[in-house]
Amino acid sequence: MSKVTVLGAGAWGSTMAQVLSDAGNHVLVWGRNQEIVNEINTSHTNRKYLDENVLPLGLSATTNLSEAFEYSNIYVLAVPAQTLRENLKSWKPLVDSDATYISTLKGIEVSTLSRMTEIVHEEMNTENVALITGPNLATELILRQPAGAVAAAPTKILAEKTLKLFATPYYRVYTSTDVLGCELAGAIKSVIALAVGISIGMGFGENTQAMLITRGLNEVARLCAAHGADPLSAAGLAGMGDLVASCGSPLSRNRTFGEVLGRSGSMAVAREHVAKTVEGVASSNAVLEIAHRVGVEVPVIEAVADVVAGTISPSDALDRLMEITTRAENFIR
Ligand SMILES: NC(=O)c1ccc[n+]([C@@H]2O[C@H](COP(=O)([O-])OP(=O)(O)OC[C@H]3O[C@@H](n4cnc5c(N)ncnc54)[C@H](O)[C@@H]3O)[C@@H](O)[C@H]2O)c1
Ligand SMILES: O=P(O)(O)OC[C@H](O)CO
Repeated sequence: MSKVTVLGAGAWGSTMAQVLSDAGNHVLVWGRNQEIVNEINTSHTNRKYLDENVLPLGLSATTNLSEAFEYSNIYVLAVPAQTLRENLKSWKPLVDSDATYISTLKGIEVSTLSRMTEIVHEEMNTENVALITGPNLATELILRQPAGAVAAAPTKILAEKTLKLFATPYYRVYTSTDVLGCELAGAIKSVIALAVGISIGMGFGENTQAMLITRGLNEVARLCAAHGADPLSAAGLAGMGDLVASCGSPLSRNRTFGEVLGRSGSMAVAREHVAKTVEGVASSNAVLEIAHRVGVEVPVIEAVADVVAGTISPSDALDRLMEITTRAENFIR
């Protein structure tokens, strides 16, 4: 049993806090919104993000950063990817120098093309950084529906420590030392879920979705291989698992955003409809640039990045994808 601080009181921070609490840890959640923090402490709910679900009664929350960082030296990060660096900079004077950081984020920083664990390395000057990722929709996991995840860390010891922190009878956590592959897979699936959503919004069915998911998986594997990560991470929970969950579920915010975008053709309408963190929107162009840097073709990701940027319509993007000359269907090329 450990003491753990969860940083972020949105859908995922609150869900991770419940899992950690169910796993026997003492948990304090930090959030910046006083009303939400009060609600967690008094009625044990977070209605804005998690409807009427009742959180564990032992779970408490604070807006006070000093309290949050004094509480423990295990910090679970659950803020949006694009704010992580500025958050870490402002938290740095308060953190324990021996702290362990566990990222739960699925995005790429637009301004630097950094992965989330890279940002923690850079800003906090530590190697003690793990991540937990996989097919985990908050709205299902908060109901304690059975789910699996992968805890990835640079060392087996840290990956095992992360597994032990999170594992519960309903949350099966596997380990990996392929941080790069698992983290890239998590960021890319957000983009592929947008692509699938767009196709649904345009009125297409399962064949189109299956093609996008499978070719998207291929893009994950090729990007992993080109970066020296294990391409087989693409076939695990972080890759295929998360593609299945996010692309297959109307609960995915990325897929839902894509659906509205595909139907309306308007980013503004989609933003209004899904006013929560949609990592694939910010990250699509960053993932594309990462791919271009290593010379990997990623046509599905490129189509999404162009639609999000407004340089091509959803239907022209799909036409473009369908016109690409097909080749042998190798998993990694
Ligand atoms: N929701 C899920 O099902 C799920 C599952 C796995 C991973 N994730 C990942 O978790 C991360 C967070 O997503 P979420 O679902 O909790 O999003 P959310 O929109 O539900 O909540 C985001 C939280 O971050 C806070 N926030 C926004 N800007 C901030 C800032 N500048 N500084 C500090 N806090 C800020 C918000 O107030 C809110 O509490 C994302 O990277 C997402 O990919 C989400
Ligand atoms: O709602 P999404 O699209 O951010 O997906 C949530 C989780 O990442 C699914 O594993």
